[in-house]
Amino acid sequence: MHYQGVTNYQHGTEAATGILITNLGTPDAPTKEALKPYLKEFLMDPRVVEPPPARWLWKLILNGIILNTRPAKSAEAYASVWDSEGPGAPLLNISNRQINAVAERVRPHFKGRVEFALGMRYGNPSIASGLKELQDKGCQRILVLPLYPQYAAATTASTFDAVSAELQTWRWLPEMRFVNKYHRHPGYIKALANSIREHQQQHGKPQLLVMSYHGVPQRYLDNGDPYHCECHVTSRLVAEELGLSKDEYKVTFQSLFGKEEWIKPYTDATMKSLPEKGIKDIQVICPGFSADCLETIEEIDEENREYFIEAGGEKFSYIKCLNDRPDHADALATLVLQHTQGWYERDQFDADTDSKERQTVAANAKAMGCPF
Ligand SMILES: C=CC1=C(C)c2cc3[nH]c(cc4nc(cc5[nH]c(cc1n2)c(C)c5CCC(=O)O)C(CCC(=O)O)=C4C)c(C)c3C=C
Ligand SMILES: [Fe+2]
Ligand SMILES: [Fe+2]
Repeated sequence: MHYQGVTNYQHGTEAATGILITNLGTPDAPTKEALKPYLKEFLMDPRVVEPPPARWLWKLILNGIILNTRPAKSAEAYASVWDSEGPGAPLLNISNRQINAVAERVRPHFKGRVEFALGMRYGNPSIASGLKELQDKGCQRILVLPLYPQYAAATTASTFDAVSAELQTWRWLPEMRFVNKYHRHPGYIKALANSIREHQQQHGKPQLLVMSYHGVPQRYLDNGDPYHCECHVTSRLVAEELGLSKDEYKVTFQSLFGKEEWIKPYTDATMKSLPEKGIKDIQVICPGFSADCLETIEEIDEENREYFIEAGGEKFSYIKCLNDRPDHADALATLVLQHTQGWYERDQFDADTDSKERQTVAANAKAMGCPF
């Protein structure tokens, strides 16, 4: 193994802090050619499709069936949302705006240098490229913030896997921190409640507020994944913040994949059954998605809207994700500052960042036989 070292290092350079903001990722283009490698990377991740009894069988099914049919279907869905949030994939555009908004808020609190990078778990820019970008900028401390408010092995742990896989190739490891979840963070809950209140000032109050989260297989919950409970905690806290009673909101799970049972109730089945129960005016929010993407814009606002209306529903409105709302950026900036405690105020005391000490080290380095 040849470990990658920091060969462009220069003594005397200030050590910076890096913030790697990550999300799931998106294909490079809304075409079946671009969808194939993206879906392959996604569906070969053992955290996403946890090994069924035989892995060779999954490979066969994936390469032989799924990757020959799904790319074209998914590409069509992506094409319908492409450019809806600026030129390109919505998730990528919004992620870039989120990073700028968070950086603007975090920077003034840092005495030393702080750098930001984006890393997508699948597709580009990758987590490896984001980490390298921070390393190139001299970051000796890195905080990883996956924009998944609720922890799931399929998302959060998979991000950790990708980070550690990259770091296993590095010689000089940075000091690392990792945000595990923020499903009950007061800033996040308040931003969700604000966005619902603002929506209702414009559109009125519905009979029911549906909070739809991405699902996971029931098997993962049975095996001890906390995701399901954290979705319910977020929903309860948002309802408390809004003063909603239990029958004024409902938690559902969307985006099923494959044939096995996923956590329930399903969003699509709920949409099809609400009207016959007399509930014909609903609002839907997706609190588990920090940015609008295919699964919200196309699946909720298009597909599930249609299910609801076709079943006799009268009023359906979709409440956008928190995206780059100022209160969301405030919440994420607070989260970053909470998780970088001892880092942002520390340059006064740290030999690596104290400017006088750095000059002394740089002046002595050559004499001591250091190539840097
Ligand atoms: C927010 C949390 C998410 C969890 C938990 C999650 C689990 C999960 N997802 C799949 C399969 C697919 N998901 C796809 C898209 C997608 N998933 C999330 C988030 C979570 N997934 C997002 C934000 C997106 C949208 C990305 C975008 O580009 O906009 C897709 C690809 C799209 C498609 O072809 O339909 C698949 C496939 C599984 C199997 C899983 C849990 C085990
Ligand atoms: Fe997903
Ligand atoms: Fe639970």
